[in-house]
Formats: sequence, C-alpha cells, structure tokens
Amino acid sequence: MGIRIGVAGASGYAGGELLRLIAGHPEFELVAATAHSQAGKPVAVVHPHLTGLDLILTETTPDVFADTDLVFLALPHGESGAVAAALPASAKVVDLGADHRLHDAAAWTRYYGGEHAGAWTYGLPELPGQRELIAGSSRVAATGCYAVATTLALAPLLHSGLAEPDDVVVVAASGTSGAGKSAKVHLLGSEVMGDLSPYKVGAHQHVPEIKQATGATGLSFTPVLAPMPRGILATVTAKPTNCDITAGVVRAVLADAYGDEPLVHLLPEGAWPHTAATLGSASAHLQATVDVDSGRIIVVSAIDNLGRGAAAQAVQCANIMFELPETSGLSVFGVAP
Ligand SMILES: NC(=O)C1=CN([C@@H]2O[C@H](COP(=O)(O)OP(=O)(O)OC[C@H]3O[C@@H](n4cnc5c(N)ncnc54)[C@H](OP(=O)(O)O)[C@@H]3O)[C@@H](O)[C@H]2O)C=CC1
Ligand SMILES: CC(=O)N[C@@H](CCC(=O)OP(=O)(O)O)C(=O)O
Repeated sequence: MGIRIGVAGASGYAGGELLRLIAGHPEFELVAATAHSQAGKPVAVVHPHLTGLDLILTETTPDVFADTDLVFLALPHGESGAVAAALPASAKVVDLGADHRLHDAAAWTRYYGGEHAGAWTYGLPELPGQRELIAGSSRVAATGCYAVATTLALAPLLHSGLAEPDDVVVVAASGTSGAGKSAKVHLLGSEVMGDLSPYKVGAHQHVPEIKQATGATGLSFTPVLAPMPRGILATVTAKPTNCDITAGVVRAVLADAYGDEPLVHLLPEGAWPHTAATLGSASAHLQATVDVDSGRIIVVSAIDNLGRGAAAQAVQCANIMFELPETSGLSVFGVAP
C-alpha cells in the first residue's frame, strides 16, 4: 500500500488538478475525495478529463479522512481551519487555501476577514531554509498563486541586496481558473473573452503574503484578469541599490538562487516567459533585465496557476514531507501547443 491521500475540495479546480497529479504519483494512493454541493457525484462527471478515475465524491466530514497519511485541503478561504482541526493528528496536512499562510493575524483580518486560524510552515521550498522546515513539519500552508509567481522573481533580488525593499511594483495577469469554479458574472465567457481587466487594484490579498515571504516593505500589486483558463504572468520591477547594475548581474543572482532547483528555470538569455509553456507543469519560468531608461530591474515569471500555483506546489511540499524525491509525480515540462 502506498501513502494514503485524502483531498478535501476535490470537485474544485485546484482539487481536480490534485486528483490528476495523485493518479500519476508513484507513491500516493487516493483513498478519499470530498466535495460540498457536488458530493455524491462520480469524479468523472465533475471532472470529465479524469474519466477512468472510478471514485465517488463524498461529503467533507472528518471521519472520511480517518485512515489517511496526508490530506490536501483545497477549500474556499476560511473553511480550512475547522476541517484541519478535526483531522487526526497522525495525518499530515497541506492546505492550498490562505487560512494558514500569514503570521500577522491583523493582516489576515484586513484582507480576508473573520478569525485567523493561525500560521503553519510556509510551503515554498525554494526560499532559503524553507525546504528543511517543510521536511520537519506535519502542517504546511502552500502559497498563493500570484504570491509564488511574484516571490520566486523577487526574493533573490531582495535577499542578495540587489534591490531596495521599499519600492517594488508588480503587474500580474491570471487566467480565470484562478478565481475558482463557482459561478460569478464577471467570469462568464461573454464578459472575459476579448477583455483584459484589472481588479482588487491596490487591495489584493496576496500583498501581505508576498511581503512576508520576500521581506519587501513597499509593494504595489495590480492583478489583471486574462481571457484564458490557466496561467499567470507576473512582471516584477524593483529599484536597484546600485545604479550601475547590469542585466548580467541580475541574471547571475537568479542563476545562483535557482541553478540547482528542478522546478525553477531561468530561461536562456533573450527568451521571455510564456504562460503557455508552463501549462500542466510544476515549473516556473523566469527572465530578467535592467530597463536602461528607468534604471529599474525587471523580472518576469510565468507559471500554471493550478500547477506551480496550487496543486503541483502542494505535491512538491508533500514529497518533501515524506522524504520522497521532490519532483515525484510532477512534470517539469509543459504541454504545447
Ligand atoms: N484556483 C487557483 O488557481 C488556486 C486556488 N488556490 C486555493 O485553493 C482553494 C480552492 O480553490 P479552487 O479550486 O480554485 O476553488 P473552487 O471554487 O474551484 O473549489 C472549491 C472547493 O471547495 C468546496 N467547497 C465550497 N464550499 C465549501 C464549504 N463550505 N465546505 C466544504 N467545501 C466547500 C467545493 O465543493 P463543491 O464544488 O462540491 O461545492 C470545491 O470542491 C482556495 O482556497 C484557493 O484560494 C490556491 C492557489 C491557486
Ligand atoms: C483570477 C482570480 O480571481 N484569482 C484570485 C486568486 C485567488 C486564489 O486562488 O487565492 P490563493 O492563491 O490565495 O489561494 C484572486 O485574485 O483573488
């Protein structure tokens, strides 16, 4: 028998991607998959792309997860805390939601509302020292989708002292699956197709998370809804600490941070990230330069929001928690065209 896995919120977009990755994982065995309004339906009805996975979605109750070694929580914000508290202490947990990411309870209340469930180990293995913390944790909070795209681009600049922490500007576009599967008027095809629209301008909930993960103190973040199902492209610009900085120096810092990382790729010089190239993969693609006009450092990152931004990131953390090879069950490569 493999490592017994439960998925709460398996009918959602992130949950569906988790089911797909678990089905291809050499050590994981799916033993429980739960839903809310869709409970009672076969997986293949809710997720036609998972036809062949013969499983009925059940209600999200603690007893369903009694015999699991690890539970992934892919629930709406604010729902994970209560479910996690009722899980057996013996089961490891990776939460894909935001409930346990922030250390600052006041920031939680400001951006999400309601009571803070408490902070867990932050699930971004590429941050210095974080892989070791994840390995020693039984409770891990996977990152936000925009947060991972931005943090991977920004953290090496700030940790190396290359950029000022108080002047970071990010514009990031996301596909519509980032907003989840529930019906919302602004996500209708007739609203989204042929349109690009900013939202939560100056008020996005990932700002405190990115600041916590990178050490940025001044961060302007503008998200943009893009007419595509998957993908995030984040353009991060920062003021250098030394005005003589070159693109080569920035690339060298990123290469040093990620040269040994299997899932973060600095693209060859001159090649810029495309969201399409990351789809279906666990990889993040990065490229950098210095804008000769403004003098600012520019780093662009691309991820699949449901892959590296959600399910693949969660599986990467679970692999570390079980001392498995970090890329087990994950694809470094995307699907194209
Ligand atoms: N989508 C993305 O790109 C990313 C998502 N995440 C996080 O992952 C989590 C899930 O997101 P996503 O899959 O997009 O969301 P979806 O809306 O697609 O799915 C939500 C899931 O939670 C279930 N659910 C809804 N309400 C409740 C409830 N009250 N109690 C128990 N279960 C409930 C739904 O069940 P049913 O359908 O049966 O009603 C569904 O399975 C969120 O916290 C999100 O922030 C993190 C990173 C990226
Ligand atoms: C396109 C879109 O609406 N995206 C969502 C991402 C929310 C999400 O998934 O949040 P976590 O990554 O924190 O779990 C948003 O901007 O609020």
